[in-house]
Amino acid sequence: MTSTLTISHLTKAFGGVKALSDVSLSVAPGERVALLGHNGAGKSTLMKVILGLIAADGGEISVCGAAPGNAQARAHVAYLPENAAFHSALTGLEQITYYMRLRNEDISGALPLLDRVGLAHAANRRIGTYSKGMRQRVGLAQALIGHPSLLVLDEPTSGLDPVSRRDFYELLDGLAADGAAILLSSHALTEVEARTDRLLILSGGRLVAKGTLPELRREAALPVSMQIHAHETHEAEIMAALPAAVRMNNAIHLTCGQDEKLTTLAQISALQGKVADLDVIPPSLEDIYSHFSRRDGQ
Ligand SMILES: Nc1ncnc2c1ncn2[C@@H]1O[C@H](COP(=O)(O)OP(=O)(O)OP(=O)(O)O)[C@@H](O)[C@H]1O
Repeated sequence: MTSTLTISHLTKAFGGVKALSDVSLSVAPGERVALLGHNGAGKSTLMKVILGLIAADGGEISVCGAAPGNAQARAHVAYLPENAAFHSALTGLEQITYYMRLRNEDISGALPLLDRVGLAHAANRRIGTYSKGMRQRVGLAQALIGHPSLLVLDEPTSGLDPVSRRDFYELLDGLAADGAAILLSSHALTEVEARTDRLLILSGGRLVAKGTLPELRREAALPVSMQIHAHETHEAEIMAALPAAVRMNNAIHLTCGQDEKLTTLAQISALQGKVADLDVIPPSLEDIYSHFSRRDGQ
C-alpha cells in the first residue's frame, strides 16, 4: 500500500544542534503511529518539517504524494498543536464555522463536526467557558475539517482526564478505520501501547527504534520476570530448585533472559503440586522505551 507519509534520511540542525539525524519512516493509510521521545528528542521539529513550517537540511519527504507545505500537501494534512488556542469570546460553533469558511468548506457541516467530537451540546457556548478537554475537542474538530488523509497530533491527550482520553482515542480509531494516517506524539506510554499500531522512538534526533510493540520487545530482548506463589509448606523446596530465585513481598521472584524463558518454565512445571500460582511478567513499554533511549546515551 502506498504510504501517506514517507520520510527518507531526513536531517535538520539548528546551529550546532542536530535536531534530526538521518530519520527515515513511513505511515500508511489507516495506521496509527506513536512518536515517542524525551524532551528535546526532535518530535516537534519532525512535525514542523512534515507540516512544511520549517525546511529540512537534507533528505526526502513526501506528504500525500506532495512536498511538505505545498498546496496539495496542506489540503490533505491536519495538525493539532499541544496547546491549541482559540478565541475565548467565540462559541465553538462560530470558531469552527470561521475555520470552515477559511477552507472554503460548506459551513452547514460545522454542527455535525462538533457533534462528531462530542461538543454539540456546547456548540453555542463561548470557548472561554470550555474545559481543557472541550478545547482539545474543538482542536480536533478544526483538524478534521476537509477530511484530512494525514493527522499530525502533538501530545493530543496531555491534560485530559481518563474518560476524555478514551473518547479521544475512540474517535481516532474511527478516523483510522476510514483510512486516515495518524502520527501522534506522546509521553503517555501505557496509553499509546494500547491505542496505536506502531511505535517510533526518537532519541537525540535519531530514530532509535521503530516497530510494533512485540517487535520492539523481541529486539530489546529484555529479561522476563516471573512471580511464583508457593503452596504453604513448599517454599523452601522451590527456592532450592530455582537457585536464581529471591523471596520478596510474600512471593518468589525470578528473572531470566528471553532465551531461557521456556527452560525456566519447564523447571517451574516440574515443581507441580508445590506451586500455587505463577505470573509471567513481560517487560513493560517503559522498560523497552528506557532500553532504546539509554542505548543512545540519553
Ligand atoms: N528554533 C530552534 N532554534 C534552536 N534550537 C532549536 C529550535 N527548535 C528546536 N531546537 C532544538 O532542537 C532539539 C529538538 O527539539 P524539539 O522541540 O524538536 O524536541 P521535542 O522532542 O519536541 O521536545 P518536547 O518533548 O520537549 O516538546 C532540541 O535540542 C531543541 O533545543
